[in-house]
Amino acid sequence: MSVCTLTRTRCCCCTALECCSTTMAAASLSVDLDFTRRLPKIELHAHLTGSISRACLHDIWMSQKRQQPDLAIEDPLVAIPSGKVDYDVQTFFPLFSSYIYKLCNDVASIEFSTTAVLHEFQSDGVVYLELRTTPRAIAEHNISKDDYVRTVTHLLTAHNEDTSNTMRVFLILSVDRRNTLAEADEVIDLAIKYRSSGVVGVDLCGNPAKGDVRTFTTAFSRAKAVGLNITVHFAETAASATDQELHTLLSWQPDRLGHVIHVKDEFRAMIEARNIAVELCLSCNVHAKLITGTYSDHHFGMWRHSSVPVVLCTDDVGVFCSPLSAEYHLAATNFDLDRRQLKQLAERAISCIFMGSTEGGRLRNIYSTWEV
Ligand SMILES: CNc1ncnc2c1ncn2[C@@H]1O[C@H](COP(=O)(O)O)[C@@H](O)[C@H]1O
Repeated sequence: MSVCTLTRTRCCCCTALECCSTTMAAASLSVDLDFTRRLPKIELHAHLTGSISRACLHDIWMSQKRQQPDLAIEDPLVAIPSGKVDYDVQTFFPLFSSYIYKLCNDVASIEFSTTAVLHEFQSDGVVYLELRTTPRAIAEHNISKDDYVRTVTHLLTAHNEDTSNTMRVFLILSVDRRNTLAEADEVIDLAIKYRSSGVVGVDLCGNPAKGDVRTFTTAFSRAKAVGLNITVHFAETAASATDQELHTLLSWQPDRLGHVIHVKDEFRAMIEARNIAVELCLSCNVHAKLITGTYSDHHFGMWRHSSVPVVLCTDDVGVFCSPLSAEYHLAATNFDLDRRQLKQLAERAISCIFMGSTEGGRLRNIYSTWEV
């Protein structure tokens, strides 16, 4: 093994200079959207309902309108105008509770939208997806939370069993901050029940202005005790970043943290000491004004120099309209990353997946043969 004088990196696969010059030539090629689409990507923080495109919501609306001409729900293309992405904490959460959940409220619309979401992630070059969703009971259609989870897991299993698909997908069940402890326990029970059908972990999400996370400590402790993986929305707003809240969330021993915006040095140090992976969502944080400033001010710039794995994610591509390939492109242009660095960023996410060794092996194979 020798040290290349150009990059001062070690080459382990061939004659030092040749290897480095090839790598450098590839790295110096510009990063464009064609490259970031082709790049195999791992998506670990995507909310199912937030990932439904406007076009898909419109198709659902059209189909419902045909069946019920007096349908009292506005056309999604009017309710969520094309190009509108400036949803902030006040307007974002009601979009689901007051609108999208009313539209996607039967088995047909859940199946149609979930299938479309899987197709869109795969078409964008995602090779491994952990989709998350909050179990939802829909009384008017006689759908229980169990029915909802079963419906989604069936679709995911069918997707994974189709060998023509290049992406594998697994499910994380979300507890909403507005839930009671009994409701959170129900989510954990469902995660346990559907583990053999592809549920790999549990999440805490929802409006960061609501709820007291201490309510859920016993539920998440139970999830941990049975070996479910845990990811939580962490310090998304100043209100959800009190010392008490962050200590409570860390006491659940989460495997990954989402957003991680308002963290003091003390918490940064704890996250690094425990090597907890961070799921960062550039466009969501900029459009929703969860950060001050723009892309180049995003805390990705800080975390990427830390020791913890950093995973770029979309959060809600249906709302913020930036697919994962666009997020990689934004990272490249705002933080001056070349092709080789983007590949390393994408590949590092393998160490953070909840599905474990079989998938890890498949993903390592994909990256080992993929040339920048
Ligand atoms: C801005 N970032 C975010 N922060 C917190 N929670 C979020 C979120 N984005 C989405 N959700 C949560 O995911 C639900 C929609 O998907 P599912 O119905 O679960 O598939 C939203 O109602 C919200 O609770």
